[in-house]
Amino acid sequence: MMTPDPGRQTLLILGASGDLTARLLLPGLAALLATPDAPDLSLVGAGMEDWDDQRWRRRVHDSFATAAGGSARPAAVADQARYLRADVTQEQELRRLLDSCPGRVVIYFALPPAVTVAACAALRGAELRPGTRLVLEKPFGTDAAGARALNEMLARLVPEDQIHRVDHFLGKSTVLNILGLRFANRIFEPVLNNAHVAGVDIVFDEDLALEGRAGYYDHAGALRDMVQSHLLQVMALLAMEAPPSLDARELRDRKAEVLRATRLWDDDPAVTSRRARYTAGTIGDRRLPAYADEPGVEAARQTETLAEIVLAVDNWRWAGVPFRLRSGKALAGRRKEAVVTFRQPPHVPDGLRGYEQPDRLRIGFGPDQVRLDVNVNGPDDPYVIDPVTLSADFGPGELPPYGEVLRGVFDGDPTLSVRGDTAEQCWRIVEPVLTSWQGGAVPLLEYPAGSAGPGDSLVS
Ligand SMILES: NC(=O)C1=CN([C@@H]2O[C@H](COP(=O)(O)OP(=O)(O)OC[C@H]3O[C@@H](n4cnc5c(N)ncnc54)[C@H](OP(=O)(O)O)[C@@H]3O)[C@@H](O)[C@H]2O)C=CC1
Ligand SMILES: O=C1O[C@H](COP(=O)(O)O)[C@@H](O)[C@H](O)[C@H]1O
Repeated sequence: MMTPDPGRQTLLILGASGDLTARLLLPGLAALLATPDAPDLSLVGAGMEDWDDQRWRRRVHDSFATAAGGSARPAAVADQARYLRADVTQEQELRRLLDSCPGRVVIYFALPPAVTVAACAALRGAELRPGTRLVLEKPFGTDAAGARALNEMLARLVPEDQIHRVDHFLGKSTVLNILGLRFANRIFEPVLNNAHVAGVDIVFDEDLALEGRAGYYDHAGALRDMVQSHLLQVMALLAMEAPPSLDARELRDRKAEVLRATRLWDDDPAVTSRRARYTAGTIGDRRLPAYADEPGVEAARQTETLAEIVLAVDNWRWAGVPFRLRSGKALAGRRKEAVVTFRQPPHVPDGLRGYEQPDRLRIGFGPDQVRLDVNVNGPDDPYVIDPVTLSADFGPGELPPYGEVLRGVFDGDPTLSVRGDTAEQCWRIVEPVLTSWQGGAVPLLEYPAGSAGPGDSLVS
């Protein structure tokens, strides 16, 4: 077995021709490579497409161009990138790939979840070099049992600290800024509890539709694609107790703790979950077909493109406060934010008129900003309440989300990756909903693409 040169790493991307690789992973890598402390890296792409090095290098250059700035380093890595055609579910082909990778190997599974599982199973026969890191995309498995089995399989391959379960929302600067907002001042944290909060909404409405991703998305749907993964991670950061440090163990322990306390509100999916699918419509100047008519979609699978669930957190801080999570595709507008809605003040003094809407703290995930809608006296009649909005921009952060998570991977820092037990907890939380939807207990509603989604949303 080759002993890795500790300074040299190869990023081996399985699924090199895919959407994730082109649109997010390679631009994130370019941004990271353009930083002064970038790792010494070789890049190898692998996939089923009959590409050669030149074709792959063009793909890498194109994707890098969207993010590399003026730095020469990403271009140098792209010039040396190599491509190997391989079915990554075959042990022999994986061996061939690994043999061609110099130094420490970081294997990135940019693959549909079921192919990732098959590739991990095949890796059991291919001897992994010491220090090999495995990077897995969300959704991690396709259900709780699958996630557990995948965790067991991975544990036989490498130690847990060499497994990075990527959730790129954890690399979004605003998501990380939740930590500073909550724990670096005395303003918000004292009121983030059931004495003061009426409810929390975490919403990720996209105007993007399927975008040619039927091969993956039609097997996933909005609940698995967004809610079970990204939105639960955001919720964990919003609801967890204060960690003593941002050390990986402390942070991940706090997230795991609050997710263990989380369950479906009233334990009744028929009342506290909703699913829907878009029909034909128009977004801006784009005419979209119905989801069911998109190429590659099997309509009978009844995959939802919009999901909503309401959760309860069974602990002292949050008992009685609903957490409403929603994500949908092909919607009229983008709404990407977490909103904390506060209870009414215990008593607004008689004579102060016009309290109409509650105070709200809004954390925007694009644009990256924080806003506080707060009731105060108005500019005119001082006895009439007028809400004002205090706002601040967070800015986009030093690196894009994939640059941030890749930095953690290359540095061997698991802070921004999802721990195995947490991945299983996230499935446990949504499992009653999946079961109920499969059994047909919750109707699949419809909404025209370009609309606000079906009426009577569970979120506010
Ligand atoms: N796209 C996105 O916006 C995001 C995606 N993700 C995650 O990334 C993962 C991949 O998604 P995405 O890139 O969209 O999916 P795609 O379908 O676009 O890409 C999957 C890639 O895997 C390749 N592949 C499939 N089977 C094999 C095989 N047996 N051997 C080798 N290569 C294979 C495909 O090649 P071929 O096409 O030739 O079959 C394709 O290049 C998913 O888990 C998704 O959740 C996460 C965040 C965002
Ligand atoms: O993981 C995913 O995220 C994107 C949304 O994230 P963004 O950072 O690109 O806004 C979503 O469109 C996609 O369906 C999902 O797989």
